[in-house]
Amino acid sequence: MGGTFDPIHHGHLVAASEVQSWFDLDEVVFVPTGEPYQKAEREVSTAEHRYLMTVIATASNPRFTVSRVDVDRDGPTYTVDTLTDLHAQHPDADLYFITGADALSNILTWRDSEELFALAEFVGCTRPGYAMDASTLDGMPHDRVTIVEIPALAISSTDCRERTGRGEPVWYLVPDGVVQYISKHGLYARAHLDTTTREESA
Ligand SMILES: Nc1ncnc2c1ncn2[C@@H]1O[C@H](COP(=O)(O)OP(=O)(O)OP(=O)(O)O)[C@@H](O)[C@H]1O
Ligand SMILES: O=C(O)c1ccc[n+]([C@@H]2O[C@H](COP(=O)([O-])O)[C@@H](O)[C@H]2O)c1
Repeated sequence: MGGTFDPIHHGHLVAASEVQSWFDLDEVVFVPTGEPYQKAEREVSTAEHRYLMTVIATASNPRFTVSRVDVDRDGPTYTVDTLTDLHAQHPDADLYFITGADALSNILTWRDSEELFALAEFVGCTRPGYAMDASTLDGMPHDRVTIVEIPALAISSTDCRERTGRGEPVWYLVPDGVVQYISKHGLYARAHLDTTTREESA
């Protein structure tokens, strides 16, 4: 499962757990992005902070691991590189790439999108606020994409950052260790101010 994970939240973890169970996967590898170029218009926490929060959030699940392939690669993060690197590390594994409905609907804009479906099967998880129907899959090879309905959790990293910036709690939206990590490192203290500034100047 690739993501910016700024911060990782229970929506990510439930999606990963459901897909692991649905396909009886041996392992779910969380891959924090190095440089999420499609989020370049906003400030993103350092890759090390996002990587460490992902490690903390996944530590208790024996089937969850975290990969540094995207964090350690220079330049913008492209999933074609992620999957190529993971394939090199696990040459005998069948790879599944887990996404939410919003990310899935953008896949045809991703670099070398025509190659992606040969490298992995894509799993699109339902997500509150993002409709997904047969037309979402237009242009994708239908035998390489599966939609999985997961328990709806209307949680986003954006909302977690903005709540923290306003001094509101994120307990139970993110794992306890991630709440403590955010507090210890003072992450997102300005997130609300940044949003307000953007809205005012729009
Ligand atoms: N609540 C959720 N339910 C299902 N899938 C989710 C949920 N939140 C995120 N995802 C999926 O997890 C992957 C990584 O998401 P990402 O790290 O960008 O989180 P986000 O909450 O969408 O972040 P942001 O609000 O900063 O854009 C994406 O494929 C996204 O669609
Ligand atoms: O390959 C691309 O061009 C591409 C463009 C945008 C997003 N992605 C990947 O999609 C995953 C979710 O990204 P995001 O930005 O929604 O956190 C993550 O693994 C990204 O690297 C990949």
